[in-house]
Amino acid sequence: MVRVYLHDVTKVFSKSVIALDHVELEVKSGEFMVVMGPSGHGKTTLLRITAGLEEPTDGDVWIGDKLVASARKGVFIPPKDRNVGMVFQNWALYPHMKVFDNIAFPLRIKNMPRQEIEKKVKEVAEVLGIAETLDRYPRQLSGGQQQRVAIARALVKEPQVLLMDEPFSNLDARVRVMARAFVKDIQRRLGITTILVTHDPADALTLADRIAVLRRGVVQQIGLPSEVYDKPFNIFVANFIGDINLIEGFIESNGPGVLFNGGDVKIPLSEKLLEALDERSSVVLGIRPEDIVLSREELQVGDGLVNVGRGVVEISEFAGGKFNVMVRMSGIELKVVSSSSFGIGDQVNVYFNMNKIKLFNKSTETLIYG
Ligand SMILES: Nc1ncnc2c1ncn2[C@@H]1O[C@H](COP(=O)(O)OP(=O)(O)OP(=O)(O)O)[C@@H](O)[C@H]1O
Repeated sequence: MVRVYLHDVTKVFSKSVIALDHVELEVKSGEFMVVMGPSGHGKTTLLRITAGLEEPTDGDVWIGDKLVASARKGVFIPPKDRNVGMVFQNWALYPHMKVFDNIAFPLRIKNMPRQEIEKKVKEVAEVLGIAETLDRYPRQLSGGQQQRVAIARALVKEPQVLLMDEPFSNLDARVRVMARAFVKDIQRRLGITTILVTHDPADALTLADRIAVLRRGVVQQIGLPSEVYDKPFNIFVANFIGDINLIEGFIESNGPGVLFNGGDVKIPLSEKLLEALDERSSVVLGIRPEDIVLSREELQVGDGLVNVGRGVVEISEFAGGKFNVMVRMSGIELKVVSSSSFGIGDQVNVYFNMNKIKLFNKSTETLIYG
């Protein structure tokens, strides 16, 4: 297997559209990299540049030890010579061709002998569990099966790199979960270097060895899923990778803590943390819904739990095994994921898990603690 390396890659479509801005991304050999970001922030462009469907305006693209694109050096290796398989967002199956012919298509282009094509198509169909569908047309398959055909077509020429553009977006929620598990399993078994792009944090958190987050063509952070979730580089990443409550406040060192809402709510901070912060500096505190505990009674605190005040339950929805609760505390609305249910109007104690809070600098929005 090979590594993929995008070095200082920029793609300018027009003066106002810089799709990729000095992107530095190394995908290690055999690694599953998930690139995530909102719609229109450069994900597809990154894949197309890697595949050779688009030329970078600047920077270099390496696949293994081969330089496949470099604007400055005038290098551009076309897609067919890059040994890359691509699964498109809409799967792009040929409706008038049977599954066998859809999968065989890339091999026919290569003029591979008929018998060899048959052997390879059957092999890959077996691996992907669609051997019994080879004689059908795409419209006669379920969404999950169609997706497997698209993956089979990308894998049949035994590429060194697999690129997937939002491969689950056409699947309903239940099939999606299975399709994710399937893709992860295939990627592990084949050990193929993979880049998958998505706007769905669940794809990223469940599939990725590492995640890269793009914002307006700029890489914000590259890290393990747990790093990106627990130590997001900035507010954008924190918000994009999962639900988070963000509360503006300022630091108070006299009886140290973070004051919110003009001082109505005070969250005590350790001395050690305060040393790193400027007195009265403005911060944004981030806490994920699962890191807040609500209780009608007083709890024995410990394990980093701190009582930050009392609140009133405004919404409590059953969400299968847990409850999504909205609580109002001195004018601050907090989203909470709770294991117990509450009634609307219930008065509750609100506890924050201080081991999980994040503090961001209000003006730069970057993480200062967490
Ligand atoms: N061929 C093109 N010509 C001009 N602008 C383009 C072209 N392709 C993409 N863009 C623009 O480049 C930016 C990045 O687009 P890109 O398709 O890479 O985003 P994306 O993150 O994949 O979005 P989505 O999730 O909606 O597919 C967008 O502003 C888009 O409109």
